[in-house]
Amino acid sequence: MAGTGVFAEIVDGDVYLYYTEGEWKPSSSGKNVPIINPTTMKTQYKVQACSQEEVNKIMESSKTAQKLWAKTPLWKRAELLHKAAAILKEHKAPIAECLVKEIAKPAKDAVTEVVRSGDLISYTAEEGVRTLGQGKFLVSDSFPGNERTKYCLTSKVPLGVILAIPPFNYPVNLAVSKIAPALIAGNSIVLKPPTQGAVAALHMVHCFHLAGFPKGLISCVTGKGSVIGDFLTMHPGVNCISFTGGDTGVSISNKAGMIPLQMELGGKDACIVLEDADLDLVAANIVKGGFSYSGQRCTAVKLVLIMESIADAVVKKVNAKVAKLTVGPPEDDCDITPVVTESSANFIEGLVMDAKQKGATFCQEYKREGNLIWPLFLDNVRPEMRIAWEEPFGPVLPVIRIKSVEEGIHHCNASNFGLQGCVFTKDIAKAIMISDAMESGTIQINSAPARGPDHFPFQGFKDSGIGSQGITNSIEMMVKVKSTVINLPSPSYTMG
Ligand SMILES: NC(=O)C1=CN([C@@H]2O[C@H](COP(=O)(O)OP(=O)(O)OC[C@H]3O[C@@H](n4cnc5c(N)ncnc54)[C@H](OP(=O)(O)O)[C@@H]3O)[C@@H](O)[C@H]2O)C=CC1
Ligand SMILES: O=C(O)[C@H](O)COP(=O)(O)O
Repeated sequence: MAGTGVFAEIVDGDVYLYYTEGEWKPSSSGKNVPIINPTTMKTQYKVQACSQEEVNKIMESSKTAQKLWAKTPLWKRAELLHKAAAILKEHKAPIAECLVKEIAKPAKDAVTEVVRSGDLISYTAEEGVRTLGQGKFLVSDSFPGNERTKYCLTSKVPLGVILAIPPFNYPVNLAVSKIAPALIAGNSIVLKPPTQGAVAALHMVHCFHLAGFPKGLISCVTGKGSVIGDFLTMHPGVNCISFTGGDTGVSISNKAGMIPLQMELGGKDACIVLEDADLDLVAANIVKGGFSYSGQRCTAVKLVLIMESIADAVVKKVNAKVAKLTVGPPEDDCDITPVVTESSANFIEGLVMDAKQKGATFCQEYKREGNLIWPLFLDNVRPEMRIAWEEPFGPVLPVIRIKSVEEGIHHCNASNFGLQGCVFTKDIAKAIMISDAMESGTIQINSAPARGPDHFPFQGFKDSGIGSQGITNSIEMMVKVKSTVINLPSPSYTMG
């Protein structure tokens, strides 16, 4: 059970503690932040509202701990990460319980998130040992005018203190996807978890604590992003920010100083369906891609663009599947569960009402109880409707009927987002042409968008992000290249 057994020390009474210098502490602010259960709409947990002074102290201890960690052998760093992964998986049940209560993630998916996170940590440890164990050796005489008098040795060195800010929808997985690469690369980490999902993240951090990482290397600051966020992201002690979330990422980018940024932001992932597609495959992917975790995935299918001639058939198949989705509490492992907050539900409702007023065809009746919104497929959506462009982050999926592939590509490229997209056709050559034309970070051919497997590159174009994630790319992003040049008194050629 959450907050009991090995996790008993992370909570004091009914308020969870924050993590600093290897210890769980209450904030001197004396204030806490309630976490509202999306299903009951009542306070489920409370976390500390950390103060600016506490952040200052954390930044200092992070810096000190990082200097020592950078001198820890790679194999040793990897060993500790493997240990943390095993502990995390061992305690998947209480962590999954938090995900169910804090973010209404269906019970099975909650367990999957924790197990996937353990696997991600282990893979990162392996990958880091390989990639960081190699550098480059260059000789000077390949550049005009030079003799071979200079040997250049390059290696990868840590950036320093990494600030990790994940979103509510994967508070464990999108936290470890930042923490593990940072640590294997010799950095320290300051985690600011999302408020909804903070308690799951605190449990995850305790697994790293139990694995025996040095004091101060990992810190976890809780508090509302709107209160503590700017202070954290603009803190001079931060050497890199890895952020996943919404528009907040754009304002962080505008304010951050000269430090590397990794940003994974929103998306309006489109699904283009051509006439020759396997329509059963299409329907299965639209429903899974559009409605899993109630559409609260950045990679969810958020717009379907179907060629007019097959649109009726696809809509019919999708509706038949939507009718079978179970709707209810996450504890019952329903397909559709309450969305994360009331304001999120209100936002989604606003998009639905706008579409209704402007004449979209409702394939199902719109139904909402509290934060629970029944799945809704909206046909005959037109570009003047907000839902054609905005991201509902909920179980509402619009369809635009198109007359040509070019019309579909044009719509995708007119979006300010460019995270992922997908195209369904049996003509692979055509699919590749469409992929090339779409201005998005990843295009899936004959499958719905997805981030995983977690070692694949994952990136957004335009307002969907900066840089690339995925295990290997994240490790590379969290190091800088250092060169040492050996200057020889006379040219030296091997086997001359
Ligand atoms: N591309 C991707 O990989 C993903 C993108 N997203 C996008 O994120 C959005 C939904 O997620 P959501 O969690 O609500 O996103 P938000 O951008 O609201 O929050 C993300 C994180 O930022 C924190 N935060 C809020 N304000 C600030 C601030 N001023 N400075 C620093 N940090 C801050 C939040 O903390 P707090 O919770 O305390 O407010 C949270 O930890 C959607 O738009 C979705 O598309 C989501 C998942 C993945
Ligand atoms: O934040 C998100 O929503 C994820 O990065 C998407 O991950 P998924 O494709 O594995 O659900």
